[in-house]
Amino acid sequence: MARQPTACLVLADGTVFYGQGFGATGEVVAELVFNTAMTGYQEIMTDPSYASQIVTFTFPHIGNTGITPEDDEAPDPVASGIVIRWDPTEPSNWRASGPLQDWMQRRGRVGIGGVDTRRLTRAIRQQGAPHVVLAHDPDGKFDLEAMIARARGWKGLVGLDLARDVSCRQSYRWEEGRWEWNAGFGAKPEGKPFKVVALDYGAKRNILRSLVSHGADVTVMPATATAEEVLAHEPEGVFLSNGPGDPAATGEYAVPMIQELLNRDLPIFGICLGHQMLALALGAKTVKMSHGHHGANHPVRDVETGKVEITSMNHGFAVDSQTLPQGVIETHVSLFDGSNCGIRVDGKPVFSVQHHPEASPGPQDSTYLFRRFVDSMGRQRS
Ligand SMILES: NC(=O)CC[C@H](N)C(=O)O
Repeated sequence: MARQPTACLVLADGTVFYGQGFGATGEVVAELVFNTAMTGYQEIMTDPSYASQIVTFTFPHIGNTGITPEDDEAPDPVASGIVIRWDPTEPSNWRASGPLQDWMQRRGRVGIGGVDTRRLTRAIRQQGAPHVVLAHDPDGKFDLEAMIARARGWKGLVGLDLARDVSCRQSYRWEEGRWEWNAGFGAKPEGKPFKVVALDYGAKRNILRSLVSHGADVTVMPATATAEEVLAHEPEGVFLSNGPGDPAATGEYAVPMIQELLNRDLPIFGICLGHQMLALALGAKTVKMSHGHHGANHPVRDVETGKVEITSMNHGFAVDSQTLPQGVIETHVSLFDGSNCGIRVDGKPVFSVQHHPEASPGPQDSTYLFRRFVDSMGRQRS
């Protein structure tokens, strides 16, 4: 006998998907995206870049590795909710401390299982990431008209500044990450670690860990830190983190701050939102993509070496390569759609990428970018 639905997902065009609720009860409005990664649902849900988004996992077995506190990319899940094919799979992993659904319930995140995620993914591809409302009610009572109206009334991510909200409130020193861990990727830098200020627009922990493991001494600073405050730390390099929302909405604080830093001869490295904001600071423009890139198998070509790297991706905005000013060179492109995936400033130690060299989850083909950042600080030091 069919089970009575206890959750429902309503798209702004009026399409309704019923299923079984898990995690917290209640209702959320968000942008709906799909992620094709086969592992790493916990890292994805705790990636602060997913604020105000609900993630549909195309991989059907979600829950099989349970929840492992060490795998959090931020203290709490940030994605507003998740959509999965089946009920959450029972955890079977020696590292797990408990099941996915208990954690989601404790942390106030809504889930729906039993959804035809192939059909839903096709709808996302056709419509572009839709605005949706997801509701979980154990009594199965849903006011569909009100839900559709709420989805239609939501303004969406364009123009929305979320980086400030998810950023740390105060500066702190990041301690985790072993220098030796990465020995296979290159020689340990000589001398003491490089002083790096990492601006936190919603930074994933594995980025901070990767910086440390490549030889950086990392001070994390809030998104609204001024150039003066950053320079007061006498950094040898500045890192611009990933983060949620529209990069153009950070035009009041992050973009002008980065422009001030660009007047110095300071190595700068940006990832994802950091990449987009650096491009804006250099005079380029960003655009909203149709359904974005979210997965752990996205091929990217390094334009300068011709090498292809398989990357982890999570973005819904992109740098418009047509708008890159003179002196800013496109270094990487997506082999899925040709969109921009990297830039560097000619003659300056300043570069950034759209994809995620820290993986978590995903392949580690792009780890060399951390080395590149450290090497540029090494050249500056000598
Ligand atoms: N992972 C990120 O940093 C995402 C950047 C930006 N919020 C986007 O969706 O494109």
